[in-house]
Amino acid sequence: MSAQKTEKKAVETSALKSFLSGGFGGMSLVAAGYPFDLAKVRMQTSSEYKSALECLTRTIKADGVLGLYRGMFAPLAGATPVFALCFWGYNLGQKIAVKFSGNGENSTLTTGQILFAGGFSAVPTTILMTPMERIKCLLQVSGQGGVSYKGPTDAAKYIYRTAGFRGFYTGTVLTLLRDVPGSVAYFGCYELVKKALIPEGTPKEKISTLAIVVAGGLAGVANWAVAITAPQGKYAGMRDVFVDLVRNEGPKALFKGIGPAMLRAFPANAACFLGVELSLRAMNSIW
Ligand SMILES: CC(=O)O[C@H](CC(=O)[O-])C[N+](C)(C)C
Repeated sequence: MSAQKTEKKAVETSALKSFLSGGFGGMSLVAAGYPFDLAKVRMQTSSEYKSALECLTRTIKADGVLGLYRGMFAPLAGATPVFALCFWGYNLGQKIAVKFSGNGENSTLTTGQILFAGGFSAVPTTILMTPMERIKCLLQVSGQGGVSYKGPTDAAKYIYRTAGFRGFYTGTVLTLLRDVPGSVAYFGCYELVKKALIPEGTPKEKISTLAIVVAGGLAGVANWAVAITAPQGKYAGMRDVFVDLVRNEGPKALFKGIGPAMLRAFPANAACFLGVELSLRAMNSIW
C-alpha cells in the first residue's frame, strides 16, 4: 500500500461528484447546525434564556425534538446549493492550481495549492450567497422603523424596484472579504488536520469517521475565527461599516455574534464534511 494514497491528489474527484457531495454536505450542515441557529435567534430576541443549552432543552420540552427544526426549510433550500457550489469551486480551484503549476493531474497537492483552492471556492459561492444574504438582512430589520416586507419575494421585489439588479450585489466585497480568508482557513484546516490524524498509507475509503468529524469541526471553527461578520445592507460601503461600528460600539462590535457562531461551527461543519465524504464514497462505489 503506498503512502501516496493518503495525500490529496489533484483531479481525483469529478466536478459533478464534488457538486453533489457538497450539496449533501450542506444538508447535513443544516440538520446539525439549525438548532443552534434557532437558539441564537431566540436568545437575541428574548432575555428569558440564560444559555443556549437552556434554550435548547426548554424548546424540546415545549415542542419536542421537531421543535428544534421549526423554520428549517429556507436555510436548507439556501445551504444546499451554496455548499454544492462551494465544494465544486474547491475542486475547480485545485484543478486550476495544478494546471498552473505544470505538474501532472496525478500529482499531490501542495499546502499552497490547497489554500489557493480554498480561497477560490468563495468566488462562485459569493455569486449565489450575496443576494441571499441581502434578502435575509432586509427581512431581519423588517418593520424596525423602516420598510416592512411580507417575505423573501417581497424583499427581493423591493431591492429590484429601488436599486435594480445591482442592488442584489450590494455587499459583494464584504462577503468576499469574509469568505475568501474564511474558506482558506476552512479547507486548509480540514486537509491539514485530517492528514495529521490519519496514519500514513491509509486508503481514502478507510479514513476514520472520527478523523473526518474532528477535522471538519475544527475547519468550521477556523472559518469563523477569521470570518468576522459585518452587518450588510445598512451601509453604503465597506468603509462605512467599520467606521460606524468602531465609532459607536467600539472594536468589540466587530466580533459580535462570534460566540453563538462558534458554538454551532463545530457540530455543523463536522456533519458537513462527514456528509461530503460519505456521499463521495457512496458515489464512488456505484459509479
Ligand atoms: C460563512 C459560511 O458560510 O461559512 C461556511 C461554514 C459555516 O459554518 O456555515 C464555510 N464556507 C464559507 C466555506 C462555506
